[in-house]
Amino acid sequence: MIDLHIKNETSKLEAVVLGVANSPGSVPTIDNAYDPKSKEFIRKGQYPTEEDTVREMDAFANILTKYGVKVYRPEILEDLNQIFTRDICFVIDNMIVVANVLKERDEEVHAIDYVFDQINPNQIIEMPDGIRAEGGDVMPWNGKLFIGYSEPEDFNMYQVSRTNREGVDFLKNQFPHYEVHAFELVKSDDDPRANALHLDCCFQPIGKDQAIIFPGGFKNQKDVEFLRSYFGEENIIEITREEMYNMYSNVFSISPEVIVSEKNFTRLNTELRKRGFTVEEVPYGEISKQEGLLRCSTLPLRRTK
Ligand SMILES: NC(=O)NCCC[C@H](N)C(=O)O
Repeated sequence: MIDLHIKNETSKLEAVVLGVANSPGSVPTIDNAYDPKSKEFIRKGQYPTEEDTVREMDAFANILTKYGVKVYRPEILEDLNQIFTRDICFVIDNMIVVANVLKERDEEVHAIDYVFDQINPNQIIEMPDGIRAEGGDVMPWNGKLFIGYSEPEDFNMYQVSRTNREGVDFLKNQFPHYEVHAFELVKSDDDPRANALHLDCCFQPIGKDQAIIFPGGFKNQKDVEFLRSYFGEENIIEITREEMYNMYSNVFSISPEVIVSEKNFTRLNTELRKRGFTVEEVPYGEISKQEGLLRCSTLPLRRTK
């Protein structure tokens, strides 16, 4: 049986599901793509190939294994993009929530049925119909639960709005001991520089008490002010719009000390090292063209207690 335990984003990682890039099917049409950055690279004729994305995920898997993490991979389903495992489920405490995701992505979860078979059924929560939340929007942080979401005027308008008010309320009810902080995100189906696809595309806690943040990803600046005062100005690495577009906030913590990052994130990697972090660099530039990066590719099951 698999023990589940997630209280935050950074405690030492013990077990994780890492997506797979094999057999993604043909290049999507613009109409079949569901995020603006994929659309941009489809238009340019530069959508990433299976060969390149598999190579990038192998490099990431090698780092996780090097740190002794138990890595599960989804079964490969034919003609399906399965890189971004983060969104299909998420673990809070010792419970795994099966997310209600965008309908274009609802097949992905079946590829980890073999993982569910090793989890106590009492620890599995299914979300009722109409309640929507994707794992990229959900972050437990030592008693606080940060959630990115959209109110109806945006949720009903944008394909990139993936968590609704009902999703926030559902998580509040399921995890009543958490202090929930829900942040409305800025959305665009057409402009990847004006879109925070998930909370982890504009914000992520790192270390023990620090965070990476792109303030422009938050619809309400009072939320940015709350995060600034909660973490403290000196504990925040603020990134630019261009850096958000490159997915700087979507690095991945193996522990409070070790962060996996993209090899071309020069400014961020230098800043992280200056702050004492060990930075493990991987090539992930092709996968970033699908508007997701390292955190998006992982579904952490257990971090140390
Ligand atoms: N947590 C994340 O931000 N996941 C990235 C998902 C990217 C994928 N192209 C999507 O639009 O769902």
